[in-house]
Amino acid sequence: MAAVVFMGVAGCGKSSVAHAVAQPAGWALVEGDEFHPPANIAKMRAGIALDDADRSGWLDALAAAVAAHAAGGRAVALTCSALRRAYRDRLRAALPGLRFVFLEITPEESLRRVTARAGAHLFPPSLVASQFATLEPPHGEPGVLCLDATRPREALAAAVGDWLREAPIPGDAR
Ligand SMILES: Nc1ncnc2c1ncn2[C@@H]1O[C@H](COP(=O)(O)OP(=O)(O)OP(=O)(O)O)[C@@H](O)[C@H]1O
Ligand SMILES: O=C(O)[C@H](O)[C@@H](O)[C@H](O)[C@H](O)CO
Repeated sequence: MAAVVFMGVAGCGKSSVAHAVAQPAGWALVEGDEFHPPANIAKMRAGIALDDADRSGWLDALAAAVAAHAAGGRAVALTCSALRRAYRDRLRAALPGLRFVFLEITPEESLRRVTARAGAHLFPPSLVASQFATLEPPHGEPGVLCLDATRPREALAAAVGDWLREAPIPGDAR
């Protein structure tokens, strides 16, 4: 069963593209932002970037949620920034065969998108720079597809579908 993380900085389109993949295919969708503890949300709303300790329990909760769907035999998409290699490896350790779709975006485009939705969202534009400072791009890691996040959402979802069909066996991911 496929388990795919849609990763990248704030505003890269994790939720949009994960939904476009998961909804028509009947996959479960785990929205990472819904698993942040209140303290993390308060921090972000206050304009303070999360650190490793803040993200630690959150990553474990996400792994547990994905594992529960997978144990039930259901394919699952997870939206999670997964900015650092250590965060991805933590998820991989809990979920063998896990794959990642990295939605690549420039700081300028991320800031544009996050500013456009500011007020309606917990994540403030002032934190966009910290996302790029923390980001360790997953280029070269196994089981990762890197996509230009400025392509249309449906084109991105189609590219993910093609990739999954080409490498359908968890553990055999590229
Ligand atoms: N491929 C795309 N082309 C143009 N705009 C997009 C695209 N994908 C997402 N957007 C827009 O960018 C904004 C952020 O999208 P989305 O919420 O999916 O990103 P996200 O990575 O899940 O963000 P966050 O993690 O910060 O919640 C939304 O306004 C969305 O409509
Ligand atoms: O690791 C992080 O810093 C957080 O997960 C952020 O990326 C936000 O939650 C998200 O992107 C905004 O909604």
